Amino acid sequence: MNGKLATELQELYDSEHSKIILRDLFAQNPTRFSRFSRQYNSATGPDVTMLIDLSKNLITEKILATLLSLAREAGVEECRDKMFSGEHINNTEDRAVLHLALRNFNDFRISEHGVDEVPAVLTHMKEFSESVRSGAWKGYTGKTINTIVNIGIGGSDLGPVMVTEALKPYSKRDLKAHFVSNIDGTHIVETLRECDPERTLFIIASKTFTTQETITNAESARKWFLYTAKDIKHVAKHFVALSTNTKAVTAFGIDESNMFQFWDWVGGRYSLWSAIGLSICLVIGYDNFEQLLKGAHGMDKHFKETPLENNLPVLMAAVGVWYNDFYGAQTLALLPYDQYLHKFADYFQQGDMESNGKSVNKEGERVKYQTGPIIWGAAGTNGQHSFYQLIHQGTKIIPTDFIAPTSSHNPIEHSKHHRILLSNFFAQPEALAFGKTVEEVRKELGPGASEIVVQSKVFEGNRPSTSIMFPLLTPATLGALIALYEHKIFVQGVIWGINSFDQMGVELGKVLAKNILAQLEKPEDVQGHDSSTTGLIHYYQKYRQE
Ligand SMILES: O=P(O)(O)OC[C@H]1O[C@H](O)[C@H](O)[C@@H](O)[C@@H]1O
Repeated sequence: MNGKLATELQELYDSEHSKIILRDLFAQNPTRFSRFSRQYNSATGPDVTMLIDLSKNLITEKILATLLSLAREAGVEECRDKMFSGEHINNTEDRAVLHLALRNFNDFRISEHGVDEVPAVLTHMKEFSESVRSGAWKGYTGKTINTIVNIGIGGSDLGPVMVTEALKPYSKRDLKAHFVSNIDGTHIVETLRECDPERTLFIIASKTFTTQETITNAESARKWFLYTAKDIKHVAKHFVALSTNTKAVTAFGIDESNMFQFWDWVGGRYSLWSAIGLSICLVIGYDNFEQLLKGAHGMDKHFKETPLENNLPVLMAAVGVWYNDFYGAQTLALLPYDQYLHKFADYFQQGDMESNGKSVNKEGERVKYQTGPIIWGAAGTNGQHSFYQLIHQGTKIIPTDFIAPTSSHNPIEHSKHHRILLSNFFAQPEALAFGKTVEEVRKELGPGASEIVVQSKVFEGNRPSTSIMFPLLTPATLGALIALYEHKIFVQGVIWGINSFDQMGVELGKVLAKNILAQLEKPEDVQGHDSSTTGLIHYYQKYRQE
């Protein structure tokens, strides 16, 4: 973001932005859609196609070309190649970044410890998930498993939650899946109410196996289980672990043969492709899980081999940088018009904000520009009846990504629901881009209309959006879609010169909480805090009931 091209972009913004009016740009250029949209067709693995339309963004040919030059100047191609070759690009933790090795299927050559163990772990996941799904795996009283409970948080929760929701049409409907993440006892208690200890499998998902929430929830689950099962040896039939930490897993009492391994080069927020995906395998079956991996691999190949001008993650990243660093946009809204993707924004809240929420660059200097955006969103059409008002008429610029399948898994009423859903998916970006002028409002309301009402009904328009479409939300398509966003985040991190693969910002609160936990018993123990924190703890101590 330093350098000649950043300055050039700032000059372009200063001189051009008042002239970048989508109404005019579309009127002047009938080929704007074809110029600024791209069709993705997977070059390997299962067929995946996707249309990405960038034409309703506040860009011109010149701006896009300059943004791509900025990406090139920042070293996106070199950094990408370093990532794919296993260089330790996570510089603060001296680690490789190789989630793409989990979905590689012998295409790219990567030498890093553990990479050659990936197929064996996949085989373990396949065999285990098939035996649970088929009923061959029995609980301690000889009954089959009908419920799984994934206990994990952050990356060890959000990916499996999002994907199992997204691929529900492929799920084994008689296997219930729960996900417990919050340390709030309510989460595990309410979940266990729905479980039968004789038929429940607990999956303890934690890369480090030291995360306070996960270990506490896992211990409570084990206690609940043993209350009925009595004998500790029954734990082996009902608890498995997904982790990089063998020692801590065995110390917890889980047999090493019931542990599914992964490696330090898998970042938590990129771990759904690893053993952390076991709950996904159990829910949708191994073959579908493999399709998910292969769909992602197709996007990896596209990202690795396509020139920047047609490289989808790079194009999306470039457009995002334009809003983030020149228009001053603070957020990006992810708006999937597919109920199955209702956790997509939650998932990429971690994916993007934990990756690019940094203010120090890779050299350890404070950056002088904006980095990662705030990610939020909800499944359409629900958002239209709540927060879209602000996107349409508020004072802030909110770039949006609209995502939809052309066909629904549930085409009820001869696809009437889906047609209505899609009519909204088409209409919203159109309304955002082109708005409604004061003349149009006056004409609509007729003579004598109150000027206050007229002004209130004006839509300024010129609000940017990207639209992404694909035929159907299949496992392979979802894999490609997730990988598209992962690589977009990577590219933006490179442009901003930051390390997208550590998460030091989550540590301070954890340390303070540990200190406070030890002081909660007695008021006189509460030491070393500001008056606000002390006051809040004292209030708790006065009114708590245990
Ligand atoms: O998988 P775990 O080691 O339990 O970590 C779970 C999560 O907690 C950490 O605090 C990080 O912020 C996340 O990136 C991580 O996904």
